[in-house]
Amino acid sequence: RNKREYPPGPKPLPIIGNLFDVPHEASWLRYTEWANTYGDILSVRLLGQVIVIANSAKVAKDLLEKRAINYSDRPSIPFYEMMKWDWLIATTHYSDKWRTMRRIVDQGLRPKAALKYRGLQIEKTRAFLKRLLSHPEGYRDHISYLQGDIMMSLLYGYDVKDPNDHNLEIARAAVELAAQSSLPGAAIVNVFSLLKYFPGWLPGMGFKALAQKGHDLGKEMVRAPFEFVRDQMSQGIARPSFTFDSLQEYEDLGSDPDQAERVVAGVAGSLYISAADTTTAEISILFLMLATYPDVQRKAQAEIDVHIGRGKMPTFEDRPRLPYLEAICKELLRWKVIVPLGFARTAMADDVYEGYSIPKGAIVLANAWAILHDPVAYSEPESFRPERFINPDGSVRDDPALSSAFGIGKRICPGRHLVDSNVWFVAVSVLAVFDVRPAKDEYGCDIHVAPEFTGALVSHPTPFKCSITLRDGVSEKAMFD
Ligand code: HEM
Repeated sequence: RNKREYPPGPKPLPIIGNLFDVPHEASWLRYTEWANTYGDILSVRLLGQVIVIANSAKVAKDLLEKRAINYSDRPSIPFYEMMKWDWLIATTHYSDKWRTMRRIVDQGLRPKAALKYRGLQIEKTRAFLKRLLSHPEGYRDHISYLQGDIMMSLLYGYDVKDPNDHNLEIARAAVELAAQSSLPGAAIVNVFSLLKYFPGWLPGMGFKALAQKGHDLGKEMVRAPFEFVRDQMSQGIARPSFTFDSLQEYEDLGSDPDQAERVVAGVAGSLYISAADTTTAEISILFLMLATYPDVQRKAQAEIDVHIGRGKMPTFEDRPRLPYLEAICKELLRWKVIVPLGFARTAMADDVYEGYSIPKGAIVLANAWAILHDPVAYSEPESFRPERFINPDGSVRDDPALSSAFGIGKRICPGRHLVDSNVWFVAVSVLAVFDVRPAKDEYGCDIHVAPEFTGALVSHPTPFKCSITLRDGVSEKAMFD
């Protein structure tokens, strides 16, 4: 094959290709930089693997949406195969199995179905506010607990009792392990897949023990909360939940009577894995923004005071009256894209795009960071400016490119409607009752918050201190009533 047929990119070395050109962390920033030299579609090679990067909304759409039939598969990830997480939708090959899983998920999380989860979102978010009030310094733990609490309730009708709850602990450990598996220790087997056949006692084979741990954790996190629902159902006291509703609806999945249960249990576990870490990252970014953009905070609070009233607790009915807050939520998605390269796709057959060859098996990444930081579409893309989403008449500007934060085409994130209502409700609630500011040092001066991010699959802000206090004119009573 003539190498020059592939989309342009930095010159690869023999065998290792561009191994030294592509950074281990935050590679999306390098790909975005390279777009200036190579254009909206570029490619790199890593140990013989061709990786194609779509740096503009047009290229990403042309490939992943218009040619979805060729680009909806995921690459095999040896570490996940070793963990036997065959219930995880995000890594399932484009197949009938994936279509069945996706049908259940899309049905359970469609915007209309998501409406019925509002009650629990309100209840859990208000409990979160109380935890913030009593222990503001632990805000990061409270954010992560809130997401675990919401997802356990939504998926299983299960109320988390405390931060040491068994189901929550197991799920948290599984999520951490899933994140860890994109780091170098586990990634070695993803690069040299034959290593999985080497004995575990050899140096550098630590990933084998990690994969076994992942297998056990995954099995337990799928099993335990599902058993809870089965048990509640047999007693006739199960609460409506994603699992309960799906079991009722999909009793007939295949001829094997246990089939429906297995699929639904796996799908629910899958949703937990995909939801908790991502939404936690998004809400942490909200706090980062509030601590670093005091003017945005003041403007949003002024809007809330006028349309809801100072000291009153917001509800979902208030949403249409708060365009500035709506713009904040859009800008949060754009400003620090938390899954900057989406989840990898793979070409199922040889293809030609704009004269370039994309070979079967090539990995294709949509660089949502580059799309949402294009300085032509978003002036000063590094600045947090909700105003960019406000029309001159004060209404909120729709921006179709924004959905690239959730991926493109058939495998677009099915949780996006839930994220939308979750993040909005947390944002309006926090802004209504708290002031979030940088923490003070021993001399009473603001401790500078320097936004930094982790560089793995899901990009989180690194820990920073902030002060969270009740706003003037807001009483604790309003929050507890
Ligand atoms: C701010 C929060 C979130 C962000 C930014 C996000 C982003 C993404 C992205 C970029 C993808 C890859 C899509 C693609 O390949 O084109 C994805 C897939 C997925 N997301 Fe999310 N997500 C978030 C929250 C959630 C939530 C709350 C859920 C579940 C309730 C969820 C469930 C999933 C699932 C199941 C997939 C795999 C879909 C498939 O492969 O068919 N996500 N998400």
